[in-house]
Amino acid sequence: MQPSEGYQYDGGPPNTAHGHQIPAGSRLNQYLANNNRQGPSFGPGTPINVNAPVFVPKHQQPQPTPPPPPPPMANQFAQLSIHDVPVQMIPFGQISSGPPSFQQQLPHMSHRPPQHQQGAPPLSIPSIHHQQQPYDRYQHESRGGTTYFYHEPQAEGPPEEEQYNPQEGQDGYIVVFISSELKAELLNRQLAYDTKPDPSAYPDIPQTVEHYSSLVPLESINLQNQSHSTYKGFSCRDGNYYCLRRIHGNRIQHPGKQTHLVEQWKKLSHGNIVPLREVLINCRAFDDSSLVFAYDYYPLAETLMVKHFEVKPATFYDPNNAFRITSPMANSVVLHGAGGANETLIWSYIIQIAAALRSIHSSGLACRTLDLNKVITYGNKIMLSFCGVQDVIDPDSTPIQQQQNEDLNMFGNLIVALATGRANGYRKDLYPGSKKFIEDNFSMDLRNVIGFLHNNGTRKTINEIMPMIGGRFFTVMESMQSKSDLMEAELSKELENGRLFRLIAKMNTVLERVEYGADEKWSETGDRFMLKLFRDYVFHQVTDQGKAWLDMAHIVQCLNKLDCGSTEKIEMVSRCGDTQIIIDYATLKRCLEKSFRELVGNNMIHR
Ligand SMILES: Nc1ncnc2c1ncn2[C@@H]1O[C@H](COP(=O)(O)OP(=O)(O)OP(=O)(O)O)[C@@H](O)[C@H]1O
Repeated sequence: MQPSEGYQYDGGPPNTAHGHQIPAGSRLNQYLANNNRQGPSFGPGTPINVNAPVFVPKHQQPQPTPPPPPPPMANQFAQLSIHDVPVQMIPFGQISSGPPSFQQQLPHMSHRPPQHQQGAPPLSIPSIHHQQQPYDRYQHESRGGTTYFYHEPQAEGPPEEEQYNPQEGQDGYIVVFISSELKAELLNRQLAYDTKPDPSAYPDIPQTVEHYSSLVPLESINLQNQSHSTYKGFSCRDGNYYCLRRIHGNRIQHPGKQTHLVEQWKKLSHGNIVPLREVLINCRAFDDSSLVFAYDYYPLAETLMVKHFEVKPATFYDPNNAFRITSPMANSVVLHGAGGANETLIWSYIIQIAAALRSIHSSGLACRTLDLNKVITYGNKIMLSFCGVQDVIDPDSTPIQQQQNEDLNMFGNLIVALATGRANGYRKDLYPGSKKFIEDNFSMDLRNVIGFLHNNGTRKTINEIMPMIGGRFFTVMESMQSKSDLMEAELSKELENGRLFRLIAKMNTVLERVEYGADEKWSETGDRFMLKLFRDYVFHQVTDQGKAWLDMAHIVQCLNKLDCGSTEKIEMVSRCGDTQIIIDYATLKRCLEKSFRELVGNNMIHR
């Protein structure tokens, strides 16, 4: 028995059928003998709590009575957790048939650290089962310094109905992966980012516009009859996508005079305003002299017009190849009548648009175009789009206060349109009918807001609608806060995935490298040997019937413990079954770090 850095060979109970000895000349023995570093050790007198199903070589096991046939593998994988470990596990090397393929990916965890575990730091992926019962099925016994846990035979197996159903999110399970709705939304956005243009479908669209390339129209376009068009474009300067708003054939005669507000717009930063990044003047790429405004690109954003008034739900539509992506969240709005929005949603819009206007007005600017086509929805927030265009194409010398008043007027029109479900409900001839409809169907506060915004007789500022919004502000704020918390929670789940992925990547980088095949020091001794056994312990456990024992929870929990360097000990068995090693995760972590450092030290890293 040789002490070493945190792990030690334990020959098991001497003179019993389960005992093992390291062969005197074996490489492991050599390694352990050479490894005289100080560290925690435990000998025959020291009871060790081993949190693991104990491996016992098959040939040394008492022959069990033939078990009933196992349930199908998918069910086993879904249902098994560490609690359900069969009586004895067989070392990898002793099974004749290969393990079945590991096809199932579980979005649920079902593993819980046993109660006897001591000193282990809290795990970042929490435990699932709240029932104590499965643990109580274990018996434990200490022999020769090793605590063996075994399973008390159950009268009956788990009921058939206990099958895994990823959609149900049953009580007692934690969904570890990102929610399906959010995932669909993000994947669709990613698809929208990745859409590539078909040059043959759009021969009039240039391949590049200065440093922007891969232009994809964001709407159905007919370049001959349009005064403006909108594209997604990729900037090779920073690798980001932008929303390019082109004003056709608009030659800037007096750049200084016409573009003097651009810098102010570029500086404006507000969550409800799409940021303007750049303006290209007299751009020749489209065979004319165009004005091109580059804004941040929000994949699958859609205008209020599309969201509430148009039948088509798509936010990206290419009529030539019929490529269409629909945001799954786009249809979740409760429509009022034929179109428009309900009062709750309208208040949410009022608060967000008011916030945007407040920022614009306090910067000494005016929006100047505020209608259903210039407000986009993205997730659950809305943003004013294409700000600044009007100031360049049509500089206005009227006092800014007057321009800002006009913004408020347009804001009122927008609310009327949304409330009545008629995009032009604010028009003079339709207004009396719209007013009556709003009086009959909406609150006094909403009517007051519209009345205030449409009142041209007084000097007014956007701040004055705050008292009319009142407590609704808090409701919207709370809903945004919850959304932000939800996103953070989803993000942290993904962080977990990334962290565990890096760990697995490191392990696989280090283990069984072909180019070091001849170097026994690398592959079969010391740290790498420990890691190899650990890899089998984590991924290649088998049941005593020689079937692969698949439990995602076991895998994730082992990796978590490795990552945080838990002091908990596990028992690992070599594939041929003649070597048992008791080791703690902290030591395994050191083995991994050291091996990886050595590898990196000897090699160039390619990113
Ligand atoms: N920042 C942005 N990121 C992504 N998409 C955007 C952004 N701003 C606007 N869009 C999208 O670009 C399209 C613009 O459409 P379009 O050029 O027809 O302009 P419009 O203002 O909606 O219509 P109109 O021609 O009546 O002015 C809309 O689908 C809108 O959702």
